[in-house]
Amino acid sequence: MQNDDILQAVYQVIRERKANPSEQSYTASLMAKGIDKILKKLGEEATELVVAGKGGSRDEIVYETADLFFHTLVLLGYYDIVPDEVYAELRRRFGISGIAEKESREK
Ligand SMILES: N=c1c2ncn([C@@H]3O[C@H](COP(=O)(O)OP(=O)(O)OP(=O)(O)O)[C@@H](O)[C@H]3O)c2ncn1[C@@H]1O[C@H](COP(=O)(O)O)[C@@H](O)[C@H]1O
Repeated sequence: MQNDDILQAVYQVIRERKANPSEQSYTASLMAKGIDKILKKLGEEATELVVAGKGGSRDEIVYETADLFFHTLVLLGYYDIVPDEVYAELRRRFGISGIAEKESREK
């Protein structure tokens, strides 16, 4: 499985939990609490990554990044935004910066 495939796979589970909520599902319970709770969790996870990034171990940084990725996917799922839209935006920027770097090298 490629790296972006795992994001895609987790995203599909998030969409499935949103469509068919079950009591045991963390994702479903978070979705059910609404956008303010999702944003609060996202803020907390971002802060936890900031704390890990300031002196935490490599493992802690990896763990907190995974939490942040997951909660970011929940936000996207809430708004039915597919990860491909984010990838497309990154590809667009990569193309633009590639051209900018080429131009600056040619000067
Ligand atoms: N990747 C994740 C994932 N990352 C983090 N988390 C949960 O996110 C929560 C964040 O940690 P916290 O300590 O802040 O959580 P908490 O104190 O329980 O949360 P609050 O009470 O503050 O809301 C934990 O409960 C984690 O279990 C995740 N929950 C689910 N997934 C994926 O989503 C799939 C579906 O999970 P369910 O929706 O639970 O079926 C799983 O198979 C995983 O692939």
